[in-house]
Amino acid sequence: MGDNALMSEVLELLDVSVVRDGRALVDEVSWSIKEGERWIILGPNGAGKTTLLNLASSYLFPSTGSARILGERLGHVDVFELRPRIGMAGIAMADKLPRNQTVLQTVLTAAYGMTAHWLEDYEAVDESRARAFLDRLGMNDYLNRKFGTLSEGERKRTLIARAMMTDPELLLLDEPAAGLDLGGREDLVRRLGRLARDPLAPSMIMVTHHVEEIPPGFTHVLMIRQGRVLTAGPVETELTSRNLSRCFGLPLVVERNGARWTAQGLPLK
Ligand SMILES: Nc1ncnc2c1ncn2[C@@H]1O[C@H](COP(=O)(O)OP(=O)(O)OP(=O)(O)O)[C@@H](O)[C@H]1O
Repeated sequence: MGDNALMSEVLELLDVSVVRDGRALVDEVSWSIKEGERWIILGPNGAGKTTLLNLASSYLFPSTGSARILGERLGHVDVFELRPRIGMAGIAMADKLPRNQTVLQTVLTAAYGMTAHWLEDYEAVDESRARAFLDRLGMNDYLNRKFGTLSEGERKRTLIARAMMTDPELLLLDEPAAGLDLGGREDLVRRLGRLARDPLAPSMIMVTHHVEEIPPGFTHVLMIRQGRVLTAGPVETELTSRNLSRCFGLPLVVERNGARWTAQGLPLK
């Protein structure tokens, strides 16, 4: 059986630990994602959420255990062939992008696996794709704006368009709504909800601190605390007051409102 035989598994972590300075940042995590699933990772600060995304993007290797991404086992595959199949939109990427490049250039360079170097001969088809992704994310009026002059919300929407450019099979979103105002958050959640419900869109994993940011159409949730998975499964069954309270370490009440979620702490006695 070749590595590609397991293609319907988008991600499979088996007893994965990542150890730094004698401490497990993620601790014996087993987690499997199938094609078409849209996952939320929830957990408090320092829980290991970004470490999980870094594993899923092949930028980090397990210290022990095994990780398979898009059918390929980490350590047995050339990561430079694997990485273009994975789109990553996170603030760490924003720091690598030139501030004086336009929004359109910032998205277009992704098609060539680059962060900078504007070439004169980008193909028209790539430019029209970049424009279409920016349009879907409401960035039409900003195509010629310098990336470095964008607000946080505009920058995040640009990074998502950029991550879509390579037509990834797996899209990773690291706190896409963090720092946005109410309108910006709601606008982004709606756009991500539309993407999540698009059957042609890639499998997705989104890290967030807030259940209010879970876009409609996300199907599964993983909760992590101190490097250990508390629960992983369908949103309907796992996103409960009990699980969320255990995850964040205080009594919380989760409510579902249509396709959206809210959570609040119980008042102090
Ligand atoms: N290279 C490293 N060496 C040592 N410790 C690290 C390293 N990278 C991360 N950590 C620690 O590992 C833990 C998990 O980090 P991670 O960034 O995955 O958490 P997180 O859940 O994404 O947190 P946040 O919500 O604050 O972004 C944290 O305590 C962090 O300080």
